[in-house]
Amino acid sequence: MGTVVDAPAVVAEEVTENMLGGKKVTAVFVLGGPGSGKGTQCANIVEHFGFTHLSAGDLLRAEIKSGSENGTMIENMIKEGKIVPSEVTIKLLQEAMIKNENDKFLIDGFPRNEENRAAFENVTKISPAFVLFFDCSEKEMEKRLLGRNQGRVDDNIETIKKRFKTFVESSLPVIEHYNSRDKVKKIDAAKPIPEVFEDVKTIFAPYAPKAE
Ligand SMILES: Nc1ncnc2c1ncn2[C@@H]1O[C@H](COP(=O)(O)OP(=O)(O)OP(=O)(O)O)[C@@H](O)[C@H]1O
Ligand SMILES: Nc1ccn([C@@H]2O[C@H](COP(=O)(O)O)[C@@H](O)[C@H]2O)c(=O)n1
Ligand SMILES: [Mg+2]
Repeated sequence: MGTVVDAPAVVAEEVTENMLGGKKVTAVFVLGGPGSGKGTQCANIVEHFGFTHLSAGDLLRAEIKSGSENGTMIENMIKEGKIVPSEVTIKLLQEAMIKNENDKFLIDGFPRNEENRAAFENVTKISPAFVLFFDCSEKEMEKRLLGRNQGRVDDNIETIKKRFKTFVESSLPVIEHYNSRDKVKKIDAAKPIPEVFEDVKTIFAPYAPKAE
């Protein structure tokens, strides 16, 4: 009985065509703790594999700067290491994907919790090709964040501790969700940047631009 009920949902997930604004898109979710190196490696992937990088955190910070009515709420959430309501972040991601001519996207720092994950799937009907997970110890991530020097309001020890807690409590379960569906490709992100990228390159080899 359970099998009969469950089967259609599984089939639907497998055959999903990721259509958005009239184009078929490939989306890779890039996840990992704060300071694990998501943004750094996304920049390398963009250069070598022609993806467009959409960082949910960057989009939220741009929204604050734009003077949006949600700006104060977003800034407060970021300072507290909390996750902004999905409707806000999904709207920003969806607009960015539609506006961009590319059809291959790295979605960095999203989905950050179960609400993000379920709402994105419901609204966009997009499921990720895979989830790239940068695995790194808190000790190493803390060192990196305190040395980042980009003037971020959340790169202070008090907020960093809160971000780690949010990651463990809310984001790791999302990675578990995809892991149980064999969608997670885990990378040892504690290694030096070029070595991490060697591992990333192996994963992205199927997406290498064709030689002319
Ligand atoms: N493998 C690495 N080894 C040492 N330092 C690194 C490594 N990867 C990134 N860094 C440095 O660590 C800092 C954080 O990296 P990055 O901004 O890419 O992390 P992130 O995962 O995007 O963090 P956040 O979630 O806070 O946006 C940067 O200063 C970056 O130069
Ligand atoms: N899906 C998301 C992503 C991010 N946030 C908020 O932005 C902060 C910074 O994100 P980074 O990926 O740049 O580290 C994060 O701590 C959250 O406060 C979010 O709410 N939802
Ligand atoms: Mg980042």
